[in-house]
Amino acid sequence: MTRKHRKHPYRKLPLPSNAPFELKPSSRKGWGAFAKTRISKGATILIDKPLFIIYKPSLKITEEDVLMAFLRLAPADKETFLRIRDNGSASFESLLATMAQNTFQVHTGGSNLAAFGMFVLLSRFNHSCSPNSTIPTSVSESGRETLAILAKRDISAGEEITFNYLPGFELKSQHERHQLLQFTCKCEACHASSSAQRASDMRRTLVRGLQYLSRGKDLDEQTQDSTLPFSIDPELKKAAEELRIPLSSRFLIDLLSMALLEEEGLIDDLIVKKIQTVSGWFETERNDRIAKHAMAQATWREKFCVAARLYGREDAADHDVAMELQTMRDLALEQ
Ligand SMILES: C[S@@+](CC[C@H](N)C(=O)[O-])C[C@H]1O[C@@H](n2cnc3c(N)ncnc32)[C@H](O)[C@@H]1O
Repeated sequence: MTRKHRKHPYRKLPLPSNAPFELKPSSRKGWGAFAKTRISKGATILIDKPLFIIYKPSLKITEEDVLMAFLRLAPADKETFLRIRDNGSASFESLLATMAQNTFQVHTGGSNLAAFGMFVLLSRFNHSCSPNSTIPTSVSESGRETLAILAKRDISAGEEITFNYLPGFELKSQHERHQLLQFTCKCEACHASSSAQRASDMRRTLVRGLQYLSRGKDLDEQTQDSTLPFSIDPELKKAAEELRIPLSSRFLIDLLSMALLEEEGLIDDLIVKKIQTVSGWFETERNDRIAKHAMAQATWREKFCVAARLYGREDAADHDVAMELQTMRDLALEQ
């Protein structure tokens, strides 16, 4: 560690006493947060409160709004704010730029008011397209303005801790992701050789297509017109959009997605729970047995290979499952 790094203002940022991470320079990404010890999957990494909140849509926040919020801070919080650097290097050129780079949307007291909090510690974590931590979410016990991140998988001591800055964009290609991020991502997933990168883009595009079949809509929650990023038979596309894909196909589609997502390091508990639920829907006894046997396998690829025996098989629950999914979709649309 150089003298410059030892004296860096981030060294004085107040970390929680039990923080399982430290702040350090991160190769080609300014500074970042690194695990000090092994962090188990599901463990809380950080619960962070905002220094201040500005109750406005982000595009309407002005330099003066940030100045007023800054002036109202206690002296120690003012010092903390002034320690933040633009990607670990120089001071930000304006208060507004500091706000823009260190803010997260928060939900306040059941109101629909747009509100943005200035989170000094959460904003020290870098982005990854294969993150090992969850995106920051409200912690209800300690107030909805408080955000927390948890380990998505076991994290080794020394490993950089990252989350996804733009939720829901993992299934886009590297080019699309970089355009949305507005910086050239240097995460491990994007740093791979060009052939590995092409394979990764292909897997992510394939999962996006498979998810379209399973959910009947794309990442933006819309049905696609003819400009699909993957080729789908029009009849099949219509069946997907009407949620009429038979249960055995639905199960195989989800398992294949999981096998591909596993390769990309993108499995999370939510999708695991979803497929566990789907596996319990079979009513035809033989199908149910195959689904259970598939789910008992160790890897998602093995689960898919066993479940392949369900290919083309009808199930007694097909009609009811389609009805139930359509009702759930209609209820969600009404809200
Ligand atoms: C909120 S800051 C993250 C912490 C920052 N690295 C620091 O030193 O304070 C966001 C900025 O970090 C950099 N950054 C974050 N993730 C990155 C990544 N995966 N690749 C390259 N730069 C990244 C970008 O410059 C981005 O605008």
